[in-house]
Amino acid sequence: MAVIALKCPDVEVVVVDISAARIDAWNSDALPIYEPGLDDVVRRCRGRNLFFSSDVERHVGEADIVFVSVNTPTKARGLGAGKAADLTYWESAARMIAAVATSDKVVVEKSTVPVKTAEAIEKILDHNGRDGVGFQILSNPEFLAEGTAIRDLLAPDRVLIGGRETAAGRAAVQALKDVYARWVPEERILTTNLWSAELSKLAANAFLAQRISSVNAMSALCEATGADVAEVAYAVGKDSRIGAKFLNASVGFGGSCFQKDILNLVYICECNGLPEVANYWKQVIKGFKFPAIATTMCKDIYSLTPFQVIKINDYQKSRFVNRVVSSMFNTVAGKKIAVLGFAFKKDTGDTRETPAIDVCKGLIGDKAKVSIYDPQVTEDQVQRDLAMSKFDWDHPVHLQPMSPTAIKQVSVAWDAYEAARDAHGVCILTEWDEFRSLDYARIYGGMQKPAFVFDGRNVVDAEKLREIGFIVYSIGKPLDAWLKDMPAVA
Ligand SMILES: NC(=O)C1=CN([C@@H]2O[C@H](COP(=O)(O)OP(=O)(O)OC[C@H]3O[C@@H](n4cnc5c(N)ncnc54)[C@H](O)[C@@H]3O)[C@@H](O)[C@H]2O)C=CC1
Ligand SMILES: O=C(O)[C@H]1O[C@H](OP(=O)(O)OP(=O)(O)OC[C@H]2O[C@@H](n3ccc(=O)[nH]c3=O)[C@H](O)[C@@H]2O)[C@H](O)[C@@H](O)[C@@H]1O
Repeated sequence: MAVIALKCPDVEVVVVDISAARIDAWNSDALPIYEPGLDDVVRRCRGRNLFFSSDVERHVGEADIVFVSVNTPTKARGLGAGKAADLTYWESAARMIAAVATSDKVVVEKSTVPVKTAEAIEKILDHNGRDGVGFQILSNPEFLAEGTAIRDLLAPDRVLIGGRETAAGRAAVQALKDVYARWVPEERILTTNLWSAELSKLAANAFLAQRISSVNAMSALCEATGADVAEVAYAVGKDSRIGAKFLNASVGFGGSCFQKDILNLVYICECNGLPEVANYWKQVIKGFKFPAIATTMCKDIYSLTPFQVIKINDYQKSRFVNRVVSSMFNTVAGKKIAVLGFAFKKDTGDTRETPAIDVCKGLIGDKAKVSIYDPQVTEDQVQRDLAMSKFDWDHPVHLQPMSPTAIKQVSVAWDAYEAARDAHGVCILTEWDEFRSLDYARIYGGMQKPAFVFDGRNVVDAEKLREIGFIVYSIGKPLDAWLKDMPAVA
């Protein structure tokens, strides 16, 4: 919305939220999220044509176009629990729009929603709206990634707008297209029917997550064979049909969207009587059955039972924890482990579904003392994340469970050096640029020996660190002799 305000000075944009605390933060100098370039855009537009308010009804009532970007969590209970999208917030937003609208409105689905949601929303609007007030619903899914949001919004690969194939539907699509056309080249603005637009968003996230799970699955095989996953990914990505982007092996993907959107896709497939399609997508996150032909080899390497169901993304995280524990003589009890990076990726303070949560829980489960440093994540956030139940995070802040009791085995440090002091091992879980250029000799000097670095993001120069004296584990890279004899059994 801030970028629309920046690019369309004649359009008045008002952002409303039921969380008054969030609106207060948007109106302050400390914005509620960290995103490179966002402060500048907000500073330039706020008070000019960009406003933040908790008077939801008034501003929705006055608007011509309403973008609905509320959260769409995974249902925690009831029908479809653990898979289906919970449309509670969407439904209440739609009911509120119907109640306050006194003039025709274009309602834009900006949240990621299950395909066919527009049909349900139309029904709510049409059955609850005032006589004579018309609604057009559009699907305009968002493709930005956190950490690069402003860049992605200023120069998107594409903008996608789906609408009804009627005269009124086409007019609404054109009205929204005119907004984006102020800065996005015409050929990048795609218009489709409603269902294609809704489904394309889930499909795009499923394809992206699948790339990471594929390269992460390869990383395990690289470690077992002496291949280097970076070399494999480079060679594979050079094929222009495959492409080079999004092939970085990691400790696992995190973030608020991939998991929930694929679970949602799986549920939609099941509801449409397509269990084979559901199972196909499940493998990216949920279950992965090793094909019979590969079982013997996998069994030898990882002692897997044939057809054992493995969650590929979860597998990657537990594989990492197991590496840490098995390298340290099979126990981390009472040992200090430094965790560098807690956010789900660099350049964001967002920790939703970050792989660091599962890795830290795994280490704590083995009784390690964990000292965490992340340049953008507070101690309060770390403690909340480690104590929260699955899916609770994806609800408005003021509706989340109250602050839990702090986990004593976890502390938060001011910088990487403090986190690593007296530690037995350092785990790098987010690819923050500053972790590439730390003074590792200084870190080594202050650590217990043997000193380990477990690089979950492949950001350090492993050879240089080995010269200093570290034992280094890098995802999907040829293993140190020390690690070779200690396979990480998931
Ligand atoms: N975070 C991201 O980078 C992307 C998110 N999305 C999608 O956008 C949607 C929102 O995601 P986030 O912004 O990350 O979630 P969020 O949880 O940070 O923000 C949602 C906001 O909606 C507010 N809200 C809930 N119900 C409301 C109502 N009835 N009226 C007014 N405000 C209400 C909440 O208080 C909260 O501040 C999700 O569907 C997500 O899948 C899509 C692409 C990128
Ligand atoms: O629907 C959404 O919310 C968004 O989800 C993702 O964006 P985001 O989750 O913000 O960030 P990504 O850059 O996709 O990273 C997701 C996770 O995958 C990991 N990742 C990414 C790329 C890679 O090569 N390897 C890898 O492990 C990241 O570290 C991170 O943990 C998509 O990239 C966006 O297009 C989409 O709009």
